[in-house]
Amino acid sequence: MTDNTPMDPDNAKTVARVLTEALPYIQRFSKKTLVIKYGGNAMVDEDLKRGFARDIVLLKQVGMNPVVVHGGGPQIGKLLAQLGKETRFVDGLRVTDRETMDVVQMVLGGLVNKEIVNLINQFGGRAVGLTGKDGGLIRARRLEHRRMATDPEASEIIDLGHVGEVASIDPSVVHMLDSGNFIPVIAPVGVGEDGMAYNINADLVAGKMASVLGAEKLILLTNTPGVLDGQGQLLTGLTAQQVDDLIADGTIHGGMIPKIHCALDAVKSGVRAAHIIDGRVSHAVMLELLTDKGVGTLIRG
Ligand SMILES: Nc1ncnc2c1ncn2[C@@H]1O[C@H](COP(=O)(O)OP(=O)(O)O)[C@@H](O)[C@H]1O
Ligand SMILES: CC(=O)N[C@@H](CCC(=O)OP(=O)(O)O)C(=O)O
Repeated sequence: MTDNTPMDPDNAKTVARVLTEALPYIQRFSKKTLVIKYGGNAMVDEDLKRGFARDIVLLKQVGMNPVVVHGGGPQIGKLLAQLGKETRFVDGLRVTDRETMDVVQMVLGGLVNKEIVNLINQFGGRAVGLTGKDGGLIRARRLEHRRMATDPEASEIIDLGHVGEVASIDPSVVHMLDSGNFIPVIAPVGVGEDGMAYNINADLVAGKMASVLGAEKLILLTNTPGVLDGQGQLLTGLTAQQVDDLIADGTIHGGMIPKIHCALDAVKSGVRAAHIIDGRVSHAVMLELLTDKGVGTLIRG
């Protein structure tokens, strides 16, 4: 409904400035592919989720090609706990036995994927949910995870069960959806040569997806203001060497390790920029893309 009460002149100036500020960004990113990873930790409340969905619809409406890859780690953890099943992480990756894999598929491919699809559609977008099985989108292989010890000779390969890495991506189904003006929403489940389902960290899927699609940007929404240093201060820009040092001294750990690796791999393979931003900030995607206020940590090629 239109509000006909006159706007305070200062407020009107701010609104006009913000709207015009968006123009060069809309022009720059028009027709460009933007891979946006929506982490489970950033899906904290209903308002935030609605704000996210609305931002995605807006980007599509002004001519960009958003591709959403989502996580759902905490949501998987919640159902596993309800089922009385323990879960364990190694370097940010969930150890996934057969039963856990079933739960991963139910939560990622079902609950979380359809919730995002539904929200986007409620705001007038046309989202279609996919797992890596649909249209042969994500081919996975079993991940051989090497846990590094201080002494490199002592590093060991750890069996994480049904945890996969991306072997290849066939983006045909994503291109088809884009051309029909649909918004792809992708759950990070891949299928192996053996026909088995693999649980892939969503950051890794988002990074590879951005590379294969030749995306302009990769945006990773999480639950911190970005990458923080040892004192908790935001690091606004990072190079590959700095990342190595921060991992070696333990400043970057846990779930931030796959995130930062996928951001680095994406920029090395041609994605113009990767951003790690705070998904708990309302409309974080829109603020990052359409205003002069870059937020979070930028990793550039
Ligand atoms: N240097 C760091 N800066 C910021 N966060 C870090 C850092 N090292 C580890 N983390 C952890 O990484 C988490 C984000 O990864 P993760 O929990 O996997 O989130 P998501 O569900 O968004 O993928 C943060 O909540 C934080 O606990
Ligand atoms: C292998 C592995 O750890 N897979 C993740 C997949 C979901 C995910 O990545 O979710 P977030 O982005 O919310 O962390 C998991 O089981 O939690």
